[in-house]
Amino acid sequence: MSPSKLDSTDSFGHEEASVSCSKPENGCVDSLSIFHSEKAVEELLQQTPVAGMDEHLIEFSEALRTVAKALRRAAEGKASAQAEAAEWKWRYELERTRNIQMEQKVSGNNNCEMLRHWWIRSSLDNAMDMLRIMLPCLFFWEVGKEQNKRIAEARMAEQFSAEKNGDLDCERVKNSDNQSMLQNESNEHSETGCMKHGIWSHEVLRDRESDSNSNADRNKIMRKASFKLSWWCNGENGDQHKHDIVSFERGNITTAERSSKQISLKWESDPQTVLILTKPNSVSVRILCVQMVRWLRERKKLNVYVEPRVKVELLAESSNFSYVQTWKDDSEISHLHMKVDLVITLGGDGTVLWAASMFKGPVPPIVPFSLDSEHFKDCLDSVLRGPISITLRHRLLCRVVRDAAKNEYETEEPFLVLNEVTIDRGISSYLTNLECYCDNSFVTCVQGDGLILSTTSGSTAYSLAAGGSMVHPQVPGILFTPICPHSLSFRPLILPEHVTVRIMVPFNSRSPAWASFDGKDRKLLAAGDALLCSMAPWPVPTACQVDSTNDFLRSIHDGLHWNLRKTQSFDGPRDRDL
Ligand SMILES: NC(=O)c1ccc[n+]([C@@H]2O[C@H](COP(=O)([O-])OP(=O)(O)OC[C@H]3O[C@@H](n4cnc5c(N)ncnc54)[C@H](O)[C@@H]3O)[C@@H](O)[C@H]2O)c1
Ligand SMILES: Nc1ncnc2c1ncn2[C@@H]1O[C@H](COP(=O)(O)OP(=O)(O)OP(=O)(O)O)[C@@H](O)[C@H]1O
Repeated sequence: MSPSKLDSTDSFGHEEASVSCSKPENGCVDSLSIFHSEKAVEELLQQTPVAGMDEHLIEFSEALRTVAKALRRAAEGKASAQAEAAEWKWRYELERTRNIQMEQKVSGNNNCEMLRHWWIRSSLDNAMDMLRIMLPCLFFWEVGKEQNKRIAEARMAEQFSAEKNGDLDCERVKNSDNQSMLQNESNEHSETGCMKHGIWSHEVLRDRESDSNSNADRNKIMRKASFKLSWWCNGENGDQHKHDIVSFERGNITTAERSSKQISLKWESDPQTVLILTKPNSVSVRILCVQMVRWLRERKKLNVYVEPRVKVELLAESSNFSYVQTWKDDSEISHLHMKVDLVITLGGDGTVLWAASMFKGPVPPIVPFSLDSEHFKDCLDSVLRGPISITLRHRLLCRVVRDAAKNEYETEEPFLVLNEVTIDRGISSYLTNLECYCDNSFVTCVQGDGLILSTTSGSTAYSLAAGGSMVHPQVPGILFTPICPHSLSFRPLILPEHVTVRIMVPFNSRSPAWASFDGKDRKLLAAGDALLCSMAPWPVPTACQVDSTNDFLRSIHDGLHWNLRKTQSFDGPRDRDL
């Protein structure tokens, strides 16, 4: 029988049996053969072998479903066991950290030391046992043996409670150990464990926890949800970038340090080379410079560097100054930080800014001298002897990114500013239109004369004049201060130190903007251009007269006459008269 094909119905259900059949060798259509073909197909469909095959297939697919179900259950068991193992591992690490901390705190006491070592070792053993128990658990869960799982859980619970008892025992040992310490502090702590001023002390919190032997208290400790604090900088999430000021102890968050403390500089070897930078065109500065160079060389036997302009001035004064060193070009300036131990500035704030701008990377300690410095010898003596208090003044790293060269990030030299970067309207009479982003979050659109991104050191300069707050120079942060904003609600902001601020001139801006860096080096920002600003890794260490706080307060009182007001007279109405 020759093969034939039966066409199906159309979309309206009308039968349209277009029949194509094989042609017999003589070329005529054989209607009888069509009939036979249909019959053959029908017969084929009714044949028992096909029905039999279907049954096999159903059986096979059911078997497959059972296998898949078993596999899924095993995978779920495994995942849950793994999660629990991770939880145990984490608890174990937490215990270990606590043990190490405890060990450090009571290292003076030998008896307790031995007990503690024993306890630490047994805790570690317990933890290892727990892990050992976890492995069979994994296996049991995988094969779905419910009974074995329950046994394993019971063993773990037993182990945990044993470990917990060990913990409390040790806490009790530690508690007795700490008794004398607490007694010493008894003047400060009241019966309820409060400090004199009602603030809980760290020790009291810990001792109260360990003191609580009642079941209720113990349960309270057990029930407290545990958590972990970790964070990182600029996309790094490795442990090495974790901040170290927040500690986690039994669910309590405590901070040890919040910003840099007063920093002290102690020379480990004697300073050899000094760079003196001076304000130009000042007679008093020139006189002071001559005296200082002579004293540093003749009395202190130091190498002295000055700017080429100053060397010319010194040589004009006397040919004896030929020992003074200088540089010929910018490439030599870039190596100065490797030669110079100390920078002395003779001038005002502008001269310190000038000094900082010479160092595009690390900056040696700067000793700023004002012009009225009669006692420079005493002062320099104590600086050269050390130790000295210094303020680490943070700088901002600013990059201009051109729209035309979006993908060439490094095309323009970055700027380091000690005070601020200002983006303003320049000579244009139109409002600036600046789109501001902080780490890719939209901040606002500045419409006004411009915007100042300032360091905290620069907070007393241009930013202050524009309405920004005065901030202690050791507070890390970026001040975001608008200049004459055309909006009554635009208040200045202070952003955290770790952010990157992006200021963009939008394409619909009527005019370009201008960026200036510490009041110098103006750069045009055309539509589409942006300025990126973040905290620089190289601060400017400046020597303090007393310490950073005293110097800051003195500078705002003396330099800016902050809150200067005639003292109210004593006579007049009093509270008791009311
Ligand atoms: N309207 C303003 O207040 C205004 C305008 C432009 C520039 N400035 C500031 O001037 C700085 C450049 O200083 P310069 O000496 O090269 O220029 P400059 O010679 O024009 O002096 C500017 C003044 O700002 C003072 N100053 C600079 N930095 C300071 C600081 N951190 N704290 C307190 N006062 C400070 C200086 O002592 C000087 O009196 C810029 O970084 C900017 O902060 C301020
Ligand atoms: N070594 C230098 N070379 C070139 N320019 C300098 C140098 N030192 C300072 N300047 C510039 O001289 C200007 C004035 O400097 P500075 O602020 O120290 O003096 P001042 O205005 O008398 O001080 P202040 O206003 O703080 O009392 C600033 O613009 C600064 O950039």
